[in-house]
Amino acid sequence: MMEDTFTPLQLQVEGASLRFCRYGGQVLSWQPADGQERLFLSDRSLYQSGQAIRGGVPIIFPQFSGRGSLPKHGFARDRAWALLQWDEDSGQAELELRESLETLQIWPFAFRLVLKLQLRPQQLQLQLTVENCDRQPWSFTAALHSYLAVPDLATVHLQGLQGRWGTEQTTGDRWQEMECDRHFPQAIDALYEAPAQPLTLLAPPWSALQICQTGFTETVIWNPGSAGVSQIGDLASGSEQQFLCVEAAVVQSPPRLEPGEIWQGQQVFQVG
Ligand SMILES: O=P(O)(O)OC[C@H]1O[C@H](O)[C@H](O)[C@@H](O)[C@@H]1O
Repeated sequence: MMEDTFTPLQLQVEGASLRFCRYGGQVLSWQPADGQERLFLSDRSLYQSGQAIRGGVPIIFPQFSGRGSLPKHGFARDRAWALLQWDEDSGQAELELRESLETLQIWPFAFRLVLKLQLRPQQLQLQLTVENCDRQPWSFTAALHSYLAVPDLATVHLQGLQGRWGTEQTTGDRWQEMECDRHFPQAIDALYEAPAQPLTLLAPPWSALQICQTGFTETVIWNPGSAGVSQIGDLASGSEQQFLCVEAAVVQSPPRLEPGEIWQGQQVFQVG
């Protein structure tokens, strides 16, 4: 069979499994060894060129959200990436995206992105490397826009944000997080300074999920709420109860890379 860029490819390690595809360099599914799916993937995703896949882990580059003149969230999430390495049984894969005639038309810089996936029985590591392959410096913003599946958002708590400064992206309001146990009774689109310690997602009856990040300086917490979902064509009504996006992001101080320089950021999920 001809491999299409949407064809899911798999990694398997001691009962854990992961599916990803070359389109968007996107992880679509992650089940640690307990077999519980930990990523949300919308059943309304279109799987069409030029459209982002809704769910899993979209890669946001070179522009986060509408913070610039590019299409929302840049272009990495709706391009075909190349497969550099795929070793199904060692749990490792590497995908690459480079500039193309199309990207140069809207963002005139040569670049190389490498996404490295490492699956372990209880853990998933995602590492993004950004390299400036141009003869001039450039800056970027980026994120690993992880859609974490939850059994019911109403019972979810997120721990580890206490003391961090947050900015509500829709209003620009800033506050210092006082709660050690954050609940999500309504829509949220908040950019937090990255916590020094891991975040813990408690979503009973599933076991706790620890979330760490390095390199990325912010964590974005996003859920559109029921009114927001009704505006998003590729999310079914009610699906806002089934996920919480916890995104490792670099937004407020865009890294500037000189020719040949690289930047790296990582997000790690650990069960139990
Ligand atoms: O609908 P999308 O283009 O995928 O964006 C989904 C969301 O991504 C991020 O979390 C942003 O902070 C939100 O403002 C945005 O709505």
